[in-house]
Amino acid sequence: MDRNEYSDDRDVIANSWNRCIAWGLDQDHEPTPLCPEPVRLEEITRKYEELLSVTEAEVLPYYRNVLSNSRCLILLADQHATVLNSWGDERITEARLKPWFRPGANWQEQNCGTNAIGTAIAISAPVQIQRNEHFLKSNRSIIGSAAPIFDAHKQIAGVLSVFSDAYLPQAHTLGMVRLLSQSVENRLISRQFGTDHFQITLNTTADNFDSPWSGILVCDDAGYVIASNQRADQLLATATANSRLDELFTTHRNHILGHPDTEPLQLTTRSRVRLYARVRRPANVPGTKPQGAPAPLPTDQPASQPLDITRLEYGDSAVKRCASQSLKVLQRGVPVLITGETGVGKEVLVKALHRASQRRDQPLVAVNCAAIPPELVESELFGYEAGAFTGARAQGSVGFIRKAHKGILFLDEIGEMPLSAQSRLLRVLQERVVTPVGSTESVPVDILLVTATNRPLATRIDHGEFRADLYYRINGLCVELPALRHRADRRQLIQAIYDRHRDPGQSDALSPRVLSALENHPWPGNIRQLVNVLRVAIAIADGEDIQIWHLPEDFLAEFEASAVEDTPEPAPDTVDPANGTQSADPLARTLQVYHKCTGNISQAARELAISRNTLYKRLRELGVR
Ligand SMILES: Nc1ncnc2c1ncn2[C@@H]1O[C@H](COP(=O)(O)OP(=O)(O)OP(=O)(O)O)[C@@H](O)[C@H]1O
Repeated sequence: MDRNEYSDDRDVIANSWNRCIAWGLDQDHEPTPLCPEPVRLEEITRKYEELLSVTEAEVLPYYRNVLSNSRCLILLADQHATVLNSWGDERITEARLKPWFRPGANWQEQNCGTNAIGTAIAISAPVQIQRNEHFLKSNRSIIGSAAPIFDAHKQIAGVLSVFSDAYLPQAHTLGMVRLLSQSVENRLISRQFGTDHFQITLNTTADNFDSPWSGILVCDDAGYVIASNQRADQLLATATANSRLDELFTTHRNHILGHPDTEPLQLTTRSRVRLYARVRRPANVPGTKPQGAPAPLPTDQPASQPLDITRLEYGDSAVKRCASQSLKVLQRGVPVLITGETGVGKEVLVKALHRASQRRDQPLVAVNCAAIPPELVESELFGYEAGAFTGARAQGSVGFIRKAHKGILFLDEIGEMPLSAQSRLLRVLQERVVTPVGSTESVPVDILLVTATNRPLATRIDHGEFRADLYYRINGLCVELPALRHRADRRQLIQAIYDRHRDPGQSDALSPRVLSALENHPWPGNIRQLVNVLRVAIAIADGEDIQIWHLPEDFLAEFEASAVEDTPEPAPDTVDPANGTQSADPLARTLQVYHKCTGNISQAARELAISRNTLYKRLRELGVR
């Protein structure tokens, strides 16, 4: 069996049972979990420190966001099936089985028969084992899904598994555990090789590189693949290890390794499959080529990279103009002030500007002025001398402005900066020196400044809360990012964000009805709210394609509020066109109108002059939905 594909082939179970019989296991056998001595456990934990920390970083956010309402236990085991750690809800197991879900327990097939962890290791592939498929009777109350985590050399580094009660859809659980183990695998590879080697991320589209299902090739500077993930082998339909890039793609290796990391590169494999690649240079030698790296391609590129707006906009001319003008003036040292409602993507724009600027290899220091207590703003921004004030750290602090030296300083919510700090900032901008709190000495700084605000600064100036002279200093160029509801490309943006977050099994396009509801929403929280709504809907849909009723209630309510405001009251003498009468019973009338509108919720709600929420409730009562 191809180890990259999980199999629901029941041969997997039959073969495992045959192995158990060959080992002389008895179905009535009740093994002990074989907990190692505490010392040994400590050793194991130390040995697998990286695997443990990477897994925790990948698993815990997922657990909190998606699984916290489901009863399930996530286990990480080493390549010998010994549990290293577990997260989740122990209540899913019977008391007698609890020790099996704790660090130190061993799930090898030889010890406890057919089971998710042991069998996934035995067959080197993801597997799900249902209750009665367990060889030992004592395990037949368990349902487990497990997927091996492979290291960069395709050896098993560990196994992730999810044990759940019967209420979690099991196909979903297996998909989820595959996704998590793939994410851990990718992160391990990046950690191990990312600093010293080229990393090429491959996918079938140019906007999905961060997906765990991207292929990863780690290359040396001569273009040899020294490590890769399983997905890379799948996408390229070959074992990639030790191949040279020229053997894998029709493009010369120097062109691939010399490609700017801000732009996707289209590649064709030797088997004529078209893929997109993102090429990351070794992090250890920022912006320069490592020793022996391929000769740079002849290029007339300026020192700055082309602005990567592939993720900023999908055809909105206002956003495009904002981004390109900001980059031009920033490169010449002119401060940029970005305005726009909350959540429109001001910080995202700043990150793109930094990546595109000549200072991309220097720090981007982002400070949210509203998030720092007013009394600490000065010391946090300008730094302080050792012992400058009670509670200060003994060694002093350089402060955010000096941390941004040679790079870009982004002051978000600048309007919230206290007046005293405003005067100090003005001096930094005029004299290009910083004087730390408690010091008399000034330190020269070289920063490009970008500021942002979601509230008009003019009002604050009128109220004496913001210095007019500072306003003119920071406002070299003022650009406004449009609200989501005014963006011409919102349909494409919604689709792109959905695509980035969707479950692997979900259709890659939203249905026209859902898309239209999202497109017509007023979005007071802009893109931030859109991302949240989509993530909630994806979680609620639980692997199915998103339908209107998967959208969160508050979204529907907000949508309603705006829809009903715009809707004229229906004429009181409205009659049912089907039979010329209007039913007095609200439920019956709901049904009449719903059928008349051939199930179009928006139209029916408008006609009934009720909110879509109320319409859904009535339809549920009627058993229609
Ligand atoms: N073009 C985009 N594509 C995908 N996601 C985006 C885009 N722009 C913004 N986002 C997402 O929207 C959220 C808000 O973005 P961001 O923090 O940049 O907004 P902001 O305008 O700085 O907000 P605030 O004014 O509240 O600080 C983030 O989660 C970000 O990832």
